[in-house]
Amino acid sequence: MQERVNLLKQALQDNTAAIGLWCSLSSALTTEIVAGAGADWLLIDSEHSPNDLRSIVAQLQVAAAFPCEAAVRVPSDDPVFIKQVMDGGARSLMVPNIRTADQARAVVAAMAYAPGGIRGFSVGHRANAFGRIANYHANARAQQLLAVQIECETGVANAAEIAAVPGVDVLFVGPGDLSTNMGAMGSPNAPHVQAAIASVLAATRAAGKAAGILAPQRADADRYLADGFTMVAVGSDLGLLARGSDQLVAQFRKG
Ligand SMILES: O=C(O)C(=O)C[C@H](O)[C@@H](O)CO
Repeated sequence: MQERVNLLKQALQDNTAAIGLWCSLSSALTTEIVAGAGADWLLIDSEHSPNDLRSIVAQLQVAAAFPCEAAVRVPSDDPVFIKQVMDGGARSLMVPNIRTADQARAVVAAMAYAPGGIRGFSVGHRANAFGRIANYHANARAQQLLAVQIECETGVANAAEIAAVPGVDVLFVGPGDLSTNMGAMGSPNAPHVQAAIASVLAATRAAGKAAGILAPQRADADRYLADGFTMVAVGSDLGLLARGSDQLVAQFRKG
């Protein structure tokens, strides 16, 4: 048995835009609905959503039926949780608020087996189809993708060094945190935040890596894609349900 090709990684290496959807509702049912929408990737969020290891694995299981790469955002750079999520079958990870190249190198090491990494070895787990994927441990790196989030001024200043770290595939801007940390809470379109975002994009592209961002407003997403961001999240299950239910009820409250 062969490991599935990581189509998100392949698209980004080919400089092809990959559209994604954020899954915040922590439900296998809603993630199954999102996975069937035809997006290139989805993100199971365990930084700001009430997910635990079991709910993450349940969502990875339902997403596996679709040609949509299911990435997991871990809550922090903790190597223990990274190991558990990877054993559970996640091979595309997003890690919040990476500030330095050393921190990025530590995350890369957490994802890799020795030599070169520190990921604990287990013979059989969901990631290797319970021992059915031949040579999984030797080849695991090939299908892994690491997106590190740039969410503060230190990360922006170090973007070129972070992008140069082998094993880092994507610098993914967190516009909410970045704008907040730059004194413009909730306003990522503030000129000084946009300048920071543009500098992250330039540093990332110069290193030959992919740049990503969350852009739930259509105009923002279109602009970022035109600028050269290729891993772009264009909405979330939570946002779709909240705005959709608001609009539906509002139709019946008018006049
Ligand atoms: O800083 C950001 O923006 C992000 O990283 C995304 C947020 O965590 C959030 O909007 C996801 O629901």
